[in-house]
Amino acid sequence: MTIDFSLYLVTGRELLPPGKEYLESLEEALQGGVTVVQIREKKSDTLEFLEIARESKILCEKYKVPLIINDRIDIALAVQADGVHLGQTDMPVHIAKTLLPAGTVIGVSCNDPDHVKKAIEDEVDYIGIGAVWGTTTKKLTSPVIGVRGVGSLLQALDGTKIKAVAIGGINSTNVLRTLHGSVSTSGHRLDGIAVVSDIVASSAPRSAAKSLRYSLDAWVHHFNVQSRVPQIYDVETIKNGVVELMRVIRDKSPLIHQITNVVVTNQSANATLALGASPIMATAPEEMHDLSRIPGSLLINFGTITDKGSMILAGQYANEAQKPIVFDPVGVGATQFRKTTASELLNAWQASVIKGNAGEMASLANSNEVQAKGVDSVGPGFADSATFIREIAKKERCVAVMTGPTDWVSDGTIVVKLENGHKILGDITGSGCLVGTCVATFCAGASLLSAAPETSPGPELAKLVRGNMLMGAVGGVLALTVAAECAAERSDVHGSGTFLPALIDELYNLKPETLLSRAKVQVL
Ligand SMILES: Cc1ncc(COP(=O)(O)OP(=O)(O)O)c(N)n1
Ligand SMILES: Cc1nc(C(=O)O)sc1CCOP(=O)(O)O
Ligand SMILES: [Mg+2]
Repeated sequence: MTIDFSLYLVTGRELLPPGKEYLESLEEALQGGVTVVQIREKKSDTLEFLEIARESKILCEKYKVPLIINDRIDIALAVQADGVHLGQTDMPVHIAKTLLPAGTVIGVSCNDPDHVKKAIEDEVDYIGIGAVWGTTTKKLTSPVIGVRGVGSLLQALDGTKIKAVAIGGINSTNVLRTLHGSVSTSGHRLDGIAVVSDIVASSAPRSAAKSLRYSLDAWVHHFNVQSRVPQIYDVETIKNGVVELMRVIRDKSPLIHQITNVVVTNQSANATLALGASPIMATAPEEMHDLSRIPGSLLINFGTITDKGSMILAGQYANEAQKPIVFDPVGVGATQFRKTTASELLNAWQASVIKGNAGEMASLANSNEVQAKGVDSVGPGFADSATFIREIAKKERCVAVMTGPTDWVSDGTIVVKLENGHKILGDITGSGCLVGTCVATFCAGASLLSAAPETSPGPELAKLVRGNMLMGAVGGVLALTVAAECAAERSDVHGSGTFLPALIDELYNLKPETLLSRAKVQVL
């Protein structure tokens, strides 16, 4: 039996709103586009469960939707259900198979790689991966795995025909994040989402189902469209693209919303102004939505994590508004709290660019090759930085920037190696944070170029740079590091105290010809 797992309803009579009959709600959900129904009765006696299953089967047959029974093999046999769903503490699959007719669909719950490995050995038909988000519908016995955790479990299914649905706290506000964020490095995607309360607890289950259906259909289309024509990058094109971004930034002065740390707020705002953009360092949750609707970009720098709620909100609104998000997980390797917070943020929204030093990026990738000490990276760095930066970009499904004596940028396919800068950058506080600010500014330029009139020199260049976060990241790194070289060479710079104002000056006075002549760029 070929099943469409895309919108998998799991019932829960205890959640029905007052006055909503079970069968009425189920039929509305089926009319709204539910494609699989699982009867989950955790508190019913056998006879009641049997009656519910029988009545549900009649409805599901009317809408030609398969019926799955949760936990209970006997009930499934009694109503000739299409399948059963078994958890890690339910009847083992190999025993269930001896009791069920051949061809019965069998699904199992998975929330760690060993579960998936066993499901493959047992040759199940699908797995339910959860819980992705927090939920009160079921008492969880394992930590929430988050959307990025789903992707790593999906990867284990590569090469099998086993389908996968995500479950746990999925609703219309996070369904797109769930679908987009749950893709594995290898590109393995979910086959659907399983939902209880977003539909069952609704007084309008048909529209609740339709809303989820709409997002699912939009998502499938997104994946089915012809993937972007592979970009051809050469050094001159990259440099000219960065110059084009410098023009757009000064022309459009995008709003760069920066939730950043108290140490660098002032210098980050001044660097933004120096580039020609408009900074706002707002942190109140009440203003996150309004700010997300103003063209520009968002920088989340969690050097001092005091506004986590605003960081989550701002990122979710920026995703909705399709605005670039640059994430700077400052000192992410320093404490478990920072690692957990970074994971929470990246589960909540999709970053466009993640930027960090080698120690921070190693921590995000759970690599021990490079150690972090506080906010600094210690040791010689990665033996193969190009491969590392490409892989973390693929894993996080965004552009990755790794700063250091050499700066590395990748979109998961190409790698750009940048060798500008000056060691005095290490003598001022927040030079890495300034890179994040410049990257966010150039990413805003790239996003605005898509709205800019076709005045750009060479439509081919505009087509490459338009909405291109790799170009934004390279531009931001180059602007800061080339300006740093110019500042360090000035006769009025005698140490870190005179270097910082000179750096802002050089950003302010950065000319295309300076960047074109100085930029040391390699495309790998
Ligand atoms: C699609 C889907 N995924 C997971 C579950 C959870 O099943 P289980 O772990 O057996 O827990 P209970 O649902 O029995 O409480 C599911 N039911 N459906
Ligand atoms: C039934 C179930 N199984 C889960 C798992 O993680 O295996 S979470 C869950 C409840 C999902 O309900 P809601 O959509 O209301 O959050
Ligand atoms: Mg169970």
